Order: sequence, then structure tokens, then C-alpha cells
Amino acid sequence: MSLSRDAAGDIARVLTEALPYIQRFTNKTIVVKFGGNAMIDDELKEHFARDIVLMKLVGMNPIVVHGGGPQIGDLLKRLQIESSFVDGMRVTDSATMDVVEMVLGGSVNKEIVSLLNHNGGKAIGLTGKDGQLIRARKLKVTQKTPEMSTPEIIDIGHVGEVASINKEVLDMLVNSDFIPVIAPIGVGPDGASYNINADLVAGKVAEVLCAEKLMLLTNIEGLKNKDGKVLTGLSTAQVDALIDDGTIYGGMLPKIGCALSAVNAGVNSAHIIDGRVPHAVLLEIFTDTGVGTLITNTSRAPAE
Ligand SMILES: Nc1ncnc2c1ncn2[C@@H]1O[C@H](COP(=O)(O)OP(=O)(O)O)[C@@H](O)[C@H]1O
Ligand SMILES: CC(=O)N[C@@H](CCC(=O)OP(=O)(O)O)C(=O)O
Repeated sequence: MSLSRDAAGDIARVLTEALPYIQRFTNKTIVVKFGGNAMIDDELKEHFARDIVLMKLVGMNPIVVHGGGPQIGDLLKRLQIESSFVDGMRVTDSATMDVVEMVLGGSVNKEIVSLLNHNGGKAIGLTGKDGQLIRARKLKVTQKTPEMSTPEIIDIGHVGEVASINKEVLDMLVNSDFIPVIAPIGVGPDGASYNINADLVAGKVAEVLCAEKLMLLTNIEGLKNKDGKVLTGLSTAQVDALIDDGTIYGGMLPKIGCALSAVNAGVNSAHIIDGRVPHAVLLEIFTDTGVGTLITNTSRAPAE
């Protein structure tokens, strides 16, 4: 089969456009968070796996951190366990924690590992308990209503935040050409499991590994303003104002929080991108087409 001149030209253009990015990101760590809402169908998951394997083959070091919120929600529903969220965090009692561990550490993690391996990668799945990869502590959540004079601490159960990441485990895997696939379950000092928002884990992993990029794949085009326009290049002060006026709420809160914290800790850039777009990862890494919301260190970010 021979290609038409136009088709051959398109392919050549795409490949040459990719070259400087391949050169720039060789040997660089790229942390990709695959949100549960971006895992909407088998084709998208397959595209995701192929993108990650391609990154590895051209010399980058992708690390996958996955979510699975909707998948946890489905099983809780089937088991008739009620679930609720505070500031984007699932209130997690003991029964819910069991389900979280089964879904994230079991079905979701192993599905992604299998997909990567099937597409020619060498993937290894881990929860934060393996090699004590994610040491966690209980997350303290405060809430303040207009009636309260001071914020009050509320208990949302077995929900954690990252205390530390055991970098040695990831270095060992990456040095042996494995692609780590991390489920966001942390382990406390007493061995207890903690449910951690996957964005927070991805952000901390990116920080600890001094990653070049943190990519958060979700089910929306990016961070939007009240008129639905995708915003990019925001300063910390602008983000704070958007939180205060309610423009940023729910699941976007941990996402934007971890993106800011990662770039302030030295990660070159963080991107909130629409994982429903086929090959969203490839488009972000290998082409000049900027997609979604880009967050860089505030000292360098252009204000919108
Ligand atoms: N300002 C905002 N811009 C875009 N999305 C927002 C904003 N504020 C809140 N959201 C919500 O955050 C959601 C993404 O968070 P979440 O559902 O937790 O995604 P994921 O499962 O991928 O982590 C969006 O689908 C949207 O409903
Ligand atoms: C504390 C907390 O909220 N944990 C999340 C962990 C999974 C997750 O973060 O999944 P997504 O990225 O798909 O939203 C949860 O239980 O849903």
C-alpha cells in the first residue's frame, strides 16, 4: 500500500515535530496521574497504555499514579454502602477502606499493569504498602461555615496525606526499566491503610523524584473560570481567589493544590488535561499543541 503525498507529508511533519521533545525529555521523569474519570472506555485505556509504553521506549521515565474514584463508587453502590465527599476527599470508614483497597490495589491497578505489559511495557503494580512506598498520616480536615467564628476539625475517617515517599523503591524499578504503576493507598506507622487522593500522591511522587512534568488526566478540558473558559498560567494568588469565590471546588481542589505545590517544589511544569481525548498524553508530550491548564512556578508563569 502506498501513501498519498499529503498523508506522507502529515506523518513526516508529526514525526519531525516530536524530535525536539524526545531529545528534551530523554532520561527525564514524567509522572502521569490517570484519573478514574479518564478511564471511561477500553479504547481510551488502550491508547493511554500505548502512549506510556512509547514514552518509555524513546528514553523517558514515566511513572503512573492512578485513581479509581468512580470504580470505588460503583462497588460501594453494589454493596449498598453510602459514600460522601468533603472538599474532594471521600469520607472513609472501615468498610469503605476495605472496598478502596480492593478496587485500587486490586482491579484498577492490575488492569493498568496488564494493559501496559500487553502493549510491550514492563510494568509493576504497587500500593503504598509495598516497600513502604507511601508512608501516610491521617489527614486533618477543617471546615468553616459563615456561622462559625473559628474553623472546626472534622473527622473523615481513614483518609491520609503523604508523610513521605520511599524513593529507593521507585529508583530501583526505574533503573531496571520497569514502569511503576502506583495505587494511592498509604501505610501508617502502625501498618494501618490510608485512602489518599490520587492527585496528592502523584504530586508528591513528582516532587520527590524532581520530575520534569506532572500530568493530571481528568474528565474536563482543564481548570475553568465561571464562564467555562479554560485558564492557564495562573499565579498562586489567582488560584486562591478562584477557590475563595467557589470557582474551584470538589475534585479540582486537590488537583490544583498538588499542581501548585509540585511546581513550587521544583517540578518544571504541571498540566491538568482532558484524559477523554484519545492519546492526550502523547499530544501533550510530543507536539506543539498545548492542551489543558499549564501550571509553572509562579515566578515564571505569565498571568492571564
Ligand atoms: N474550576 C473548575 N474547573 C474545572 N473543573 C472543576 C472546577 N471546579 C471543580 N471542578 C470539578 O472537578 C472535576 C475533576 O475532579 P475529579 O472529578 O476529582 O477528577 P478525577 O477523578 O479525574 O481526579 C471536574 O469534572 C469538575 O466537575
Ligand atoms: C481520599 C480520597 O478521596 N481518595 C480517593 C482515591 C481514588 C482517587 O483519587 O481517584 P480519582 O483520581 O479517580 O478521583 C477516593 O476514595 O475516591
